[in-house]
Order: sequence, then structure tokens, then C-alpha cells
Amino acid sequence: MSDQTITITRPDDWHLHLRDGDMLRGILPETARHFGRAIIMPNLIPPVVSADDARAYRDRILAARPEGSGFTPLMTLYLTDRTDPSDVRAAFADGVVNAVKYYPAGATTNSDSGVTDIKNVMPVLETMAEIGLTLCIHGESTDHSVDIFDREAAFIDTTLDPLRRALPELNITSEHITTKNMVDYVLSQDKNHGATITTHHLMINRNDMLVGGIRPHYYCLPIVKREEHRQALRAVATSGDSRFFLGTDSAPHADPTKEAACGCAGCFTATNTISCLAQVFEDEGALDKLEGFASLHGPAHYGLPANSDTITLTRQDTPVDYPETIATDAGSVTVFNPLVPLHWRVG
Ligand SMILES: NC(=O)N[C@@H](CC(=O)O)C(=O)O
Ligand SMILES: [Zn+2]
Ligand SMILES: [Zn+2]
Repeated sequence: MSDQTITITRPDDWHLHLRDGDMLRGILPETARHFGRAIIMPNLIPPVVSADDARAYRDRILAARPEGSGFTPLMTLYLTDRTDPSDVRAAFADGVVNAVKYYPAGATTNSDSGVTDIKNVMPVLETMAEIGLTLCIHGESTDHSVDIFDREAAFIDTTLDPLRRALPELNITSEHITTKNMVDYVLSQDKNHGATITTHHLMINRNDMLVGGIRPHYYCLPIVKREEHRQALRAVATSGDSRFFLGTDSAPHADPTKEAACGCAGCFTATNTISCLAQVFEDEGALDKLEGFASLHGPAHYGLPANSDTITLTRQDTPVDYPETIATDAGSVTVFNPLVPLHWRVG
């Protein structure tokens, strides 16, 4: 019997950390191998705040692409309390940026320059609504009295819903959603609101991170939640609903900075994401929905055409091999372990 294959429009990654310098050069091939485009997060040190920063960073990414790669980075600006609406307008008119990124100050890795109060950025957000520029949101409360597992749900009430009501014309991407609460909120919104879901939040729950020993490579933000939340994410990701699409949040950190007394947040999934997703969609009996989630819903949300080429996935009985770590000149980076055998390879 011949191997089962499926061919889908080439996927894009609508939330990706590529870093810079040696790390960028080391890990970019992992994404460029399978993905056509990616929304590139601006949380460098210092952050990507201006059109000039974004242009220069885009040039460094393009220069780091493997020979012959057609991978296209879609750039974002890091929103701060001091962002000038006219700069954002000019950057969008120049075609340099596809989105603006809102980090609540202190919410996650390299977010110290983030927004301290949404009121401070309303003029920028009003300009974005007017010109049709998308706001990507790391949606977690930064209130220290809120439990880390409740921070996404709290953000809906304190910030996201008031913002949606104040500016319904602003196109928003709620990123790396992790809870049933957020799934339900997205489902309640019928326009200008999409959500990305990561590979790892579809595959692991908080027991996988904490039972039998603490596993730092599963520590990311927003933190992985209870099984019922993972089930809600799997159900909606495989449902075919076009409001939900892939944003891997693949976030490399050199291994010693994760395997530490105070380890960094981020899972590195670029290498095996497509195999992982095919496994999830097969296990949910929804392989026919994979193309929508990975390749079609994202471009539609951003007002872009889907990629014009395809990738083919082949199912094999023996589990596929992938490297445990990626060696870079900035140190080795551990690849996400999905805890189940993967049977789909690209090619
Ligand atoms: N997801 C993470 O755990 N980490 C991201 C930041 C982010 O997306 O919040 C990073 O930059 O390392
Ligand atoms: Zn984030
Ligand atoms: Zn991220």
C-alpha cells in the first residue's frame, strides 16, 4: 500500500520569535523550511519601535535566510506608552509593518518597555482602526494579585472587552490563547477579532510541565493550563472556524537560560510544528481542517492572499525523526517534545 499523503497550501506562522544575530542565523532555517511567511515579534533588546528599526531588522532576517529560501518576514512594531500615531501611520503606508504588538508592561520575556495603561495608547489605536492596521495582543493581566493561571481570563474583563467595545473597528489578534474562557470570548466576537493558537498548547497541559519533576522546556507564557483548556483549544482549532489560526510562538532561548533556577519562558517548536499539527488534526479526525488552520484563516484575517505554492505531508508507520536540539552559535536550543510519536513528515 502506498503511503497516505495530503497536500495543503504552504502554511504561515502568525506569531514567531526569531531573535537576532547568532540565534537568528541558527534558528531561521527551522521556520524557513516549511513556512511561507511569519509575523515577527518585535521583543528584541532594545525593542523594534520605529519603522527604521523594523526595516533594519527585516533586512537582517532576509540576509540570514538559507540560500534559495523564499521565506517572507512580516514585521511588527512594539507599542510603547510613547509611540507616536503619525510614525505608525507612516510605517504602514510604507508597507514596512503588518501589525503593531501590544505587550502589557512586564507580562512576558522582554516586555519592560510595554504599555503601562491602555489609556496611554488610545490615540495610536484609533489611528490603527482608521487605517486598517492590526493590533496583536499578549493578553495577560499583569496585576500581581492575580494568579498566573488566571491572568488570561482576567485580561478579557479588565482590558480586552473594554477595548473591543471602545474601538470595534480595530482589527485585533488575541495571541497564543490558552483558555476555554478566551475561546468563548473569541467565539462571541463576529468581526475584527481573530486568535492564534500555538502548537504546544494543543499538545501539553500543566501536568506535563509539573508532574514528576519540573520540565523547563514546557515553561512558556501564557503558562500551559488544565486539560479542560487544552481540550477547548483542540476542539476549536480543528473545527474549521476561520477566527482561529496558527501562531506557533516558537520562542528560542539557549538551553542554559531555560535549565536554570529562574528559567526563561518560551517553547521552541519551529522544527517539528507541522508534524505535530498533522498529528493533532489526525487524532481529532479533522485532517481536512488542517489547511484552514495553518494556511488560510491567518492570511484572511490580515487581508493578505494565501500562499500560492503547497507542501505535501506523508504519513509513515515508523515515527518521524527530528533533532532533539538545534545547535546555534548562541548555544543549543531544545526542540519541543510533543510526548507522542509523530507520523507525518513534510515531503
Ligand atoms: N511565549 C513565551 O513564553 N515567550 C516569548 C514571549 C511571548 O510571546 O510572550 C519570548 O519572547 O520568549
Ligand atoms: Zn506573548
Ligand atoms: Zn510570543
